[in-house]
Amino acid sequence: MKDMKVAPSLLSANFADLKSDLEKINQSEADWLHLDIMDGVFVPNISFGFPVLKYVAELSQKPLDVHLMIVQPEKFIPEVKALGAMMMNVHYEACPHLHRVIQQIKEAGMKAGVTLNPATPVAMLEDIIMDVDMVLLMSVNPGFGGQKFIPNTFKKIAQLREMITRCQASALIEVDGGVNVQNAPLLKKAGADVLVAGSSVFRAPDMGEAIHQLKNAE
Ligand SMILES: O=C(CO)[C@@H](O)[C@H](O)COP(=O)(O)O
Ligand SMILES: [Fe+2]
Repeated sequence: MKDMKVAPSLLSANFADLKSDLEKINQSEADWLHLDIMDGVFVPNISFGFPVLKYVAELSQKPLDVHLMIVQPEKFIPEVKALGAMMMNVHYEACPHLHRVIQQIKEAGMKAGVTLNPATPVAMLEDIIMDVDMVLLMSVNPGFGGQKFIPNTFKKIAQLREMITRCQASALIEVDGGVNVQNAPLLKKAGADVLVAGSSVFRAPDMGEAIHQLKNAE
């Protein structure tokens, strides 16, 4: 079986003691660190911004997987690049000129991901799948951690895997929202490559063990 990547989502960390949580992530088997940026417009919540993330980026030893839940995300390509981000994910629903935004992210030297809300069909990616490094499927409505996984995501993973295979594309499939040790084996079986996990990691009694279990989901 292929290796499952795990990206803990900092949104569920203890913001009063971010340094200690980041050290635990650094010492864990986590592959990436997932950073959720919200603007209170595209989603009904505000998380953290670039002044905070500057310090997070300095402390993190994991590649940064940045998930922008904001309108006009292309305006912040330089800021995301300045963090040293490995991957910049923008929402399909926030980008009327998605092809241009994907090119701009790549020109800035980052990998480019496109994110779909739960109600957006996978078929909308037919004409961009060859250009993206990753598709991030939201398995909850974006804006908050700790929500319940939407089971329709399994069907979307399978549809996306079929599209990637048919088009001979190389995009990774990342799943974000309500991911835990119970559904991780099913997500892997359905075709996911990367699991984002917030509350199931940061609220676990042993963060390192929770990450280990997600990575080894069978
Ligand atoms: O993008 C988001 C939420 O909008 C996520 O990355 C959450 O942070 C995942 O948290 P859990 O659902 O795993 O608690
Ligand atoms: Fe996210």
